[in-house]
Amino acid sequence: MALRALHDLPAPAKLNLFLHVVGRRDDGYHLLQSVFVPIDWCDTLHLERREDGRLVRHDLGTPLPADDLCLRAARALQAAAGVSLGVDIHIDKRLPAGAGMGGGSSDAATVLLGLNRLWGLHWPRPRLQALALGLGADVPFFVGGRPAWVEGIGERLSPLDLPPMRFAVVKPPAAIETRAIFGSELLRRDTQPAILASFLASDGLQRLAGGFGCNDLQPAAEAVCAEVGEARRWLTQRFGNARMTGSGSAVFARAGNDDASDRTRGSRTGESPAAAAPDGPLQGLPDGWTGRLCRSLGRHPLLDWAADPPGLA
Ligand SMILES: C[C@@](CO)(OP(=O)(O)O)[C@H](O)COP(=O)(O)OP(=O)(O)OC[C@H]1O[C@@H](n2ccc(N)nc2=O)[C@H](O)[C@@H]1O
Ligand SMILES: Nc1ncnc2c1ncn2[C@@H]1O[C@H](COP(=O)(O)OP(=O)(O)O)[C@@H](O)[C@H]1O
Repeated sequence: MALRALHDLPAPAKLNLFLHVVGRRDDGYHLLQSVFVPIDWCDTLHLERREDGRLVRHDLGTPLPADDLCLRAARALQAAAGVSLGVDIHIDKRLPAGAGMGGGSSDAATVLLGLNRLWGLHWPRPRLQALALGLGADVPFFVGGRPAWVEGIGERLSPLDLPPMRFAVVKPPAAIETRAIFGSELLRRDTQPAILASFLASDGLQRLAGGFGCNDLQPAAEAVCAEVGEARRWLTQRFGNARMTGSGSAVFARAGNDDASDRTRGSRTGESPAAAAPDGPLQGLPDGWTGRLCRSLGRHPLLDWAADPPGLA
């Protein structure tokens, strides 16, 4: 029997553990190297099938732009698949926008994965990812559904088996437009590319955990938005490390590994209360800031809603 609705679909945010700009394409897009990790700070979507072909969005929380990425994703898939069905998309927007956390891109990916199921399309993952790239450079990663080493403008993905990690993530009030940061004169675009195989062979995963690399977009973001530097200092004081994600303005710090010993560590060692705090909202943030203690996700909760070609699963 055909599905009528899919409820409580998560759209997780991502963090860029490092982000290097290694070149620029002729069309102006920048060539990146980065490790992207999904985290458990999410928007929630509900999809209800429509027989009349219309695509309608209903905002349950913070209002979104009229023709947002959810609608653009649904429209692109409807046209490419030649389906006459439509959808009501109900979205509870929880992720801060203009944060570098990929919220809009993740919403688009959740719509693609959800409609793949709701409309009974059974598209394989690479076909969805090719469509996703037309919606934004970050969208193929979320359709990919695993922590990944990311190259090109975001379309070349190599899944990584990372250990579970915890992060403190802080978003100051200011939002940053991605385009503005990539256009900055302060941006260095010539970081030496690493080779994934050599990186992994030389204890790369451990170097990642120890804070490998940097975010090349950070100096440009701190120059246009002082709050990025303030957030970095706030987190560094409490966790001893902090770095911007994507094009900002959110900043994150490693808050230990996600294992049982780590969850009790703070009380035993006298570590800062923030580092020992349970998951959920961070305490003591300046007015207007949002922040949470988050866990990395080893896989997107909807990963299985697109099939991998044999050999890639
Ligand atoms: C910087 C990153 C890193 O994860 O994340 P965010 O900060 O946006 O989350 C992404 O590469 C962003 O991806 P996304 O947000 O999907 O970007 P898009 O909508 O495709 O592009 C917005 C604009 O940014 C610039 N852009 C984007 C990606 C890229 N590799 N080079 C660019 O020069 C282009 O000017 C483009 O017009
Ligand atoms: N579903 C959506 N959620 C959030 N922002 C969206 C969405 N659709 C379109 N946008 C637009 O994309 C911009 C960037 O959004 P977002 O993906 O949250 O940030 P970032 O690219 O910094 O991670 C927003 O300012 C908004 O104008």
